[in-house]
Amino acid sequence: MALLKLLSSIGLYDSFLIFLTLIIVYTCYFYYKYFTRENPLPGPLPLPLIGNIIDRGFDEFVEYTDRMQKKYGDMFEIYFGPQRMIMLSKYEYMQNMFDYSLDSKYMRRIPYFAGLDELNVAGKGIALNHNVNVWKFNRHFISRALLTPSFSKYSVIWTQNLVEEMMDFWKDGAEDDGSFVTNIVEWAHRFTTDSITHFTTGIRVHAIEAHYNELLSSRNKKPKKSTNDITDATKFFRSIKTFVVGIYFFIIVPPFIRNYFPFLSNESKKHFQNRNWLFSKLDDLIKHRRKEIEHTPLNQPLRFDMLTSMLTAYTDRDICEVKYYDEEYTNRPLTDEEIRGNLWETFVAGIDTTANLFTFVVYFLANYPNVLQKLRKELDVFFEKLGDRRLDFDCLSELVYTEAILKEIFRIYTPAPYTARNSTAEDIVAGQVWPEGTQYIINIHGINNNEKYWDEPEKFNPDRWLKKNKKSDKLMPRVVFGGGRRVCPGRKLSYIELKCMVALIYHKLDVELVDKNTPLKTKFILIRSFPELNVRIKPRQIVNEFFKKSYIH
Ligand code: HEM
Repeated sequence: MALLKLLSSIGLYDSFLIFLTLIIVYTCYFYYKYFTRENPLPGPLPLPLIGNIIDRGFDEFVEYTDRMQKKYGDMFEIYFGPQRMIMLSKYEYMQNMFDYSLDSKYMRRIPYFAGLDELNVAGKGIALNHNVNVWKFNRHFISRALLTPSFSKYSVIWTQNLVEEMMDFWKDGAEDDGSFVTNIVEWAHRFTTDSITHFTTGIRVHAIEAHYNELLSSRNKKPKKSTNDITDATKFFRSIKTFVVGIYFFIIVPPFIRNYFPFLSNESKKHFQNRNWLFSKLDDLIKHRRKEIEHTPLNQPLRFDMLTSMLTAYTDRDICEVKYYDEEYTNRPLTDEEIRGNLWETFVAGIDTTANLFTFVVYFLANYPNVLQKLRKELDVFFEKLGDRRLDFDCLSELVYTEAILKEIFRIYTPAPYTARNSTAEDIVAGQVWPEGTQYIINIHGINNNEKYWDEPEKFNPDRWLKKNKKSDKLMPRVVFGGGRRVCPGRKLSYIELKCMVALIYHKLDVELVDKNTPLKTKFILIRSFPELNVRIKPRQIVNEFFKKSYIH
């Protein structure tokens, strides 16, 4: 009553009544649609407008869907705002969604979201592109840049240099006892930022070096001198992170709430400003490279990176010898806006995923000394055989146990626990007919931890990957990077980066958790990550009969 009196005294009584009526009408409409929906599935009851996003534990999304899977089974539904999502945790239910045919009914990942349009990312790039034709066009340019054998070979050489550079910074920042205490999450993300920006644009951001400078200065130490330009490195690095949060925010928060709730409308503004800054940086980069190409004499070869490949496509300077499977989509050069979309796309998809997986490796190796010991055994033999030679693509395949560890962490704790498909035609899934436009979430984490496919799925056991001919062997690699036409184009690069990082770092260094009781607690914003993981890095103490010496100093 007091509220009504107050509203009346300030002349808002009528508006309040209209607002209330609208909410009631919408609520009735929402629940009418909900209780008469086709193929009702078990799942938590959604609220109008916001769906299940304020359910207890929703923000710990992986734990939430784990609980829901236990409660409701391998197929249930949840609501993101008003959008119904069918969650599939059984491989057989989603097998045909990973179909390689171009006529597949599952070429679209998500539908059109007005929020993504507002952010000017709808219909751009590939991962969140709802427009299948535009996706086909863009995907070609990204795949041919990331999946060629020459790119894989080059990426091993370059990644090794980058790991060594990062280890040098750690060495330089070490205390008198030789140890360096730091948050490994930050370094891993800086590492993949430098790596992906280099592979996609040919230009380094120097995010690692900027972090080294900031960290040493904060510890009253003098960083070593360098000629690299690191002015905007940290801002650029943070801008990509904020951009990812912005995408998530604009997808899950409905426009009405986003625009009219004061705190949230400020959040929207922050994301618009960040997007403008990031896009202008990318536009400068594209223009600069375009000029460089124009000024490069015709008889001089152009360097191969994704940006150069996209800028020259269907021009006289086309550096790509691979022809597209469907010319209909590629008979013209890309516009700068399309190129920009493909660039931010690759940053967003390629930085956090690999970086987070590496931090999970650090966590698991610190908690499983027997696995670490076995890894070291493999690395010692491997590097002794390698001698003075550098790592190359072929020799990485000898790291069988290293790969088993990576696969097991991908299985038990993947950074990309879900992917999605939005059907473009009616289809039968799990024995029921579903209309066009049904939104599915493929619960990669759920499938990889489902006891139907795995013995003791909760057990961290890299050895399971050394046994041959198991049904699950084929299953995991397919689901962890998705499948079909929309499979992850960065999967090869990711394995290369991870193998190089694990091999080089764990051969030379001990990496311990500062707090040995750190819980395995992660956050989920599109992907899964540790907010922070503090470690003590020091030269490896060889407890081997023959080499009782410290390795690196
Ligand atoms: C730990 C490493 C990574 C994991 C676990 C991962 C996982 C995934 C998954 C599950 C998908 C969805 C696939 C599907 O729906 O079928 C995906 C898509 C994608 N990934 Fe990755 N990824 C990783 C690394 C990378 C890297 C390093 C890059 C770039 C260099 C990258 C670029 C992309 C892109 C552009 C897409 C969208 C593909 C499309 O829609 O056509 N990813 N990734």
